[in-house]
Amino acid sequence: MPPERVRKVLKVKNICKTFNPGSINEKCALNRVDLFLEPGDFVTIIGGNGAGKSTLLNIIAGVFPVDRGTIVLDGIAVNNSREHERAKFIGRVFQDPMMGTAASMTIEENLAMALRRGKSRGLRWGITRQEQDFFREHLAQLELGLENRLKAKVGLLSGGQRQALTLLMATIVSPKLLLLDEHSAALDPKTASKVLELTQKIVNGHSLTTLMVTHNMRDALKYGNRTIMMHEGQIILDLAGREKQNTCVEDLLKMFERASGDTIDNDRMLLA
Ligand SMILES: Nc1ncnc2c1ncn2[C@@H]1O[C@H](COP(=O)(O)OP(=O)(O)OP(=O)(O)O)[C@@H](O)[C@H]1O
Repeated sequence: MPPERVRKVLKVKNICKTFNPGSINEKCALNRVDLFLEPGDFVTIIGGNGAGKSTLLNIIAGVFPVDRGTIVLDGIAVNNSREHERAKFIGRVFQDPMMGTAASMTIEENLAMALRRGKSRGLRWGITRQEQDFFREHLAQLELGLENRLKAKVGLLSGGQRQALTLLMATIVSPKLLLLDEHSAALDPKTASKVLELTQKIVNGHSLTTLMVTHNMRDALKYGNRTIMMHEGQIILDLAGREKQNTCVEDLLKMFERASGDTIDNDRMLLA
């Protein structure tokens, strides 16, 4: 199939977003950004502080309206749909392990909420035996022993366990698009790498179309089939397939300097 005929899960076209326009704090966070994702694309996003990475995810999720441009999700223009409407189709995991789960609820209640996202049947109907078996099966894949702790309050879990659970909740009903915003950045290195391995297993296992922001260049190259680099609100590099596989961190740094005319002033981005 010629490339232009391949169905796109996400089409972000000519997007502009300026915060606080006309004020002293005016900031152009996204400047004519185009991004097209095919089904199953796992795209890592890298860039220095303030490059526009989170803003890109936020405008896709509907947190802020855009000033210009269009966002089409699975063939449907979503510019005018609100964040909660888009949440029926978009799974999100944030940096903070405290977000995305309800601490005072049990593991099974959190998963039941995720399973019923966008449906009218709430928790008041209780959780069936069948659902519990389904949850145990999915939790076992995390290899954290959580399948034996369905009745444990989520507030008792460690940051890594909580982030793994959030990941499971975001994907238990396959979303059309999964957005991961530095979801392993707040964890210790060993736990972070476990969460990233899990991410890869879940994303590949369900062929989920995914955008993952990371500050770690090595992780950006290791995971996914495509890496984009942002700088001052624009996508300045887009590596895919063999080109990505053959790129190392040093190459990426040189590419960044060539494309941006800038040097990297961000230590976190160099973490590898
Ligand atoms: N809600 C907001 N109101 C005002 N300015 C904002 C808002 N969100 C982001 N910005 C600004 O837009 C620019 C891009 O921010 P963004 O958070 O997208 O960058 P980022 O690439 O995710 O950076 P970081 O890696 O530091 O998280 C920054 O200058 C930021 O201060």
